[in-house]
Amino acid sequence: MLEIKTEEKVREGSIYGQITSLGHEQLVVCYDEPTGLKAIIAIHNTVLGPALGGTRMWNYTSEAEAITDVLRLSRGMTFKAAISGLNIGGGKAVLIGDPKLKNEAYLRRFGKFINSLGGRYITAEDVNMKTSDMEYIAMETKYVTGLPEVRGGGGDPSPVTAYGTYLGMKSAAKKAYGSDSLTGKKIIVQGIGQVGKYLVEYLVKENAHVFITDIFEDRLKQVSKDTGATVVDPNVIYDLEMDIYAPCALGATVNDQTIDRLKCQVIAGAANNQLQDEAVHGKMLLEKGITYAPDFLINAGGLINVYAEFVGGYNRDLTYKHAEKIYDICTSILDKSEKENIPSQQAATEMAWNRIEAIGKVKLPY
Ligand SMILES: NC(=O)C1=CN([C@@H]2O[C@H](COP(=O)(O)OP(=O)(O)OC[C@H]3O[C@@H](n4cnc5c(N)ncnc54)[C@H](O)[C@@H]3O)[C@@H](O)[C@H]2O)C=CC1
Ligand SMILES: O=C(O)CCC(=O)C(=O)O
Repeated sequence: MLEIKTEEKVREGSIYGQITSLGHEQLVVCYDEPTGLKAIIAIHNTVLGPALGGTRMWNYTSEAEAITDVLRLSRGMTFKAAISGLNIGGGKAVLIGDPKLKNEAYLRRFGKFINSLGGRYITAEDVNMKTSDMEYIAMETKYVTGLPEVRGGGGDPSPVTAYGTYLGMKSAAKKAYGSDSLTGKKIIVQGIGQVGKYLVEYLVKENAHVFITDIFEDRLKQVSKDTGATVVDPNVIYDLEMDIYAPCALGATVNDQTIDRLKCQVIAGAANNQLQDEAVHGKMLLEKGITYAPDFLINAGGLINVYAEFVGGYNRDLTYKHAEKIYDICTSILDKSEKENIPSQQAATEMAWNRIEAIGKVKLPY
């Protein structure tokens, strides 16, 4: 019998305590001395299929921080795949260290570790990983997606992620304002990396009043020059008068410290794991009347893209068509949240889990 694990806080201390608190199947710790590779792969749930999810490279301050991140990220992938109607499970990998450590040998060694899992985990891009990195990984394993189109892949998944996030934001705006038009709305995009910069383009095109922030000044200058968006300091963004907050950097920015300060009516962005604690902060947003577009639902475009590549016969138009469904799914989740007076993240998780349970039964042996 499958059981949904909703405990959001990763139990610290024992490894089994941590992986069982969120319902994971497997946690793989990889090390290679010559290249300095330190990788952790988390496989959350494979009821719907092998675990697919990107690799994040980050200079984590501790091993515990990296483990918590990979556990939370991989769990989100399970729900993302399920709610998007994909036949894959949830997994994710993190590489511990300065992204400058990456080179051909390092990435190929990582590819070998992925290969050793025999297809239980399939990788793709996440923060600080690019299509060119996937090409090195692909030299050692076929369990990799997000390859360039010239190599038969689906290319960078970020534009599709941005498209889905944009549609999810429109759906949330419709719930909050009665219209999905973003024209004239004050929108702050936090993090203008691979996804954020494409999201800004959609918003500017719709004549929203777009503010951008990042920790990289050069990036800010460039995106501001290209799109006309207004640059704001990362430290003041939670206090700004705004309509929509779009977290597109790292997770956990919606927390005890920020919710009280936020003056927006809508939160809709691409970052994974935006709520520091799903149960606590989901409820706080509900009580404050902020419409929250569940992260794993509206940022599923990238997963939809790499899934199409994984299945084979990648077709960009069909992939965008699939990502378009995010608008309607988001609307139905926000309606369910309102009707049942439950946080939207909870409504989305329940919907995703229902599919996993139902298909899990279909897959039982005859
Ligand atoms: N790339 C994709 O297709 C997908 C990405 N995501 C999530 O979306 C988020 C962004 O992903 P990418 O754009 O690919 O990553 P990225 O690494 O290209 O961009 C992240 C940006 O956030 C900035 N940043 C980091 N900390 C910040 C802070 N405290 N304040 C302001 N800016 C900060 C970075 O400088 C960088 O420009 C991540 O949480 C990722 O997991 C989710 C689904 C798919
Ligand atoms: O978009 C990607 O790179 C793959 C999917 C993924 O890792 C994610 O949605 O977080």
